[in-house]
Amino acid sequence: MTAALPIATPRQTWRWLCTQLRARRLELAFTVATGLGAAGASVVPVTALGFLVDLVRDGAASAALVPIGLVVAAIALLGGIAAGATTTMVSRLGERILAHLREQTVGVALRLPVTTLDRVGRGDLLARVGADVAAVGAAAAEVLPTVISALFLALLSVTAMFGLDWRLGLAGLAAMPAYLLALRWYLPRSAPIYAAERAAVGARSQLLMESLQGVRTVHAYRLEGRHLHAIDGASVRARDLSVGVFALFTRFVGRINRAELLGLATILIAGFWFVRSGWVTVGETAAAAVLFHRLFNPVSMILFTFDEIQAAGAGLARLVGVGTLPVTPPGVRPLAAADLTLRDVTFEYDERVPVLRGITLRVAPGERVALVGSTGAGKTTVASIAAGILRPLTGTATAGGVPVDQLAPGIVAIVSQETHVFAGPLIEDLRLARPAATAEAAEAALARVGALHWARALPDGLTTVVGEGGHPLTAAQAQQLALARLVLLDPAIAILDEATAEAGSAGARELEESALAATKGRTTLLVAHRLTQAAGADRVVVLEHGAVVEEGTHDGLVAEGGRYATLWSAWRSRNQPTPPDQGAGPNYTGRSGPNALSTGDFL
Ligand SMILES: Nc1ncnc2c1ncn2[C@@H]1O[C@H](COP(=O)(O)OP(=O)(O)OP(=O)(O)O)[C@@H](O)[C@H]1O
Repeated sequence: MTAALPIATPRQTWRWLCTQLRARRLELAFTVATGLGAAGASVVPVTALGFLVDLVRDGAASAALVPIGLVVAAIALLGGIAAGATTTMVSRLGERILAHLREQTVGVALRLPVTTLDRVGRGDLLARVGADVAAVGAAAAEVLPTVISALFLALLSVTAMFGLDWRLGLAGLAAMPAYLLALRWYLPRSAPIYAAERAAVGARSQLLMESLQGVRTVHAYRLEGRHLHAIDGASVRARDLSVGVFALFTRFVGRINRAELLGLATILIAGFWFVRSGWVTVGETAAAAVLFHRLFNPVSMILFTFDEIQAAGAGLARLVGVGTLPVTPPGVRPLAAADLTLRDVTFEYDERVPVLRGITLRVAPGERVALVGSTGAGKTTVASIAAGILRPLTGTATAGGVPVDQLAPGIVAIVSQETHVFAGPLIEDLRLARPAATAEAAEAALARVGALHWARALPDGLTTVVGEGGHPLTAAQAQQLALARLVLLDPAIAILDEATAEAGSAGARELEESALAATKGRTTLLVAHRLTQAAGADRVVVLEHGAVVEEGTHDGLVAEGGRYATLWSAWRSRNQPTPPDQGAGPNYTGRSGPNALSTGDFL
């Protein structure tokens, strides 16, 4: 069961937006100035029109009209330039703020503790940095410039109407209640339906993601039908909500049209009466009517883009919401001594289901300790806590007395079961561990783990593009690549939780040698998936049901005849020498795992 990612409240979203605008106040002031200039320039011709009507009505010579025409043309030209500048400025401002938001969201996502990510689900997060950023981006690039220009135009048009005559201004405002009523009807209905639509899209992404990630399991258990049914259901919900949004919007348009009719009719009827009473001229009334008619476009623009603004607002709240999640601050403390100690560590993924119960273990500097135990005993959890990826519920995980999650990067590194091959040249994949590493250093690291021969044999050698869409690597090769990264990073403490079983028996033996070479001289905690790994370690710790049940050297524990001795004899009888296989394992193009987000370096 996953909890939802938080959504920022309107107040939090506004505060965030205001902070962003304050940080760019010069740009904002310039944008407002050009916007007002453009709106003013487009109001002038209309008021000049009223003046022309009165001049013609009073029988002025046609030569008297020419200077007015020239002034109007010049102002229109300036207005055009100002309008273009405003559009560019607004969209640039919007894009910059959005770029900042995207970086902030991805930054937070990458620093989220693994447990948080597991809890909230990756699909929703992807929907936020994908669909929501797209919705906010479209609003910033297209809707926002239009709306800002429309707002300025509406403001200056109303001011100009009052400037012609306050009674005409008031007549124009008669439509205001109708507009407000339309908005009052629309907004409370649209906000939840837009939020529900975005949530439905997020839920559909989550389902698609889960089905694609677990595609092997889906095939294995023939769950295709059930998954398709669930995805169908989520798609239908998203579609129905989209149709509902459209139906609501159509009804809203009808209400806006009524408000426009009411406003124009009021100006014309009241204007007729005002002219007869001698309060205003025909020209002024004509100008007021044209000004009001010209408001149709900007007001409609503002109201009709409300849906997009609301969608963008909902998206913005979802993106800002990600920023409210607590992230793991990067550690900075140096290492005093390379010993690794877990003291009285307890842990649970789900409340009330204890996974680790008071684990205490110490790995001395340079010592190699193997963790063994049956499936689900808690080995990977111990390794993750030792690497600082998971935080103990109670108890401590320290290295040289410093909590492991407070150590500077590069001191503790973990090679996990789910090594990721990032798309790109193989050498760049290696350099993730040490970006400044020379080609020679990278080759030396590959040689140390016994991977140089196959890396050189790739179509383009070390520059071969590997990972998603690139040259496929076997599981064993991906693991060796991770071990070579470990060598390149050169951490004092190494945690190994590799999936040697995936590599076939010969491949597994080769990987064991690679791991031995990579961890030589380092304090090493090794999750032994094959007991030969334990046999080669300095010490063995046996874990069962989240507790340490035995501890000692391989020979000592075998001689004791306890739990480890039973595991060892069972392992021996299952793993009599077999003819060497190719050790190729399944094709491996990289799986995403929790390894993107860690305190200890994940290799
Ligand atoms: N992300 C998770 N969410 C909930 N429960 C989990 C999670 N990861 C592991 N567990 C549970 O915690 C317990 C210990 O798991 P862990 O992976 O640490 O065991 P393990 O000894 O490494 O097993 P294996 O040898 O199969 O890898 C298991 O019962 C497992 O189902």
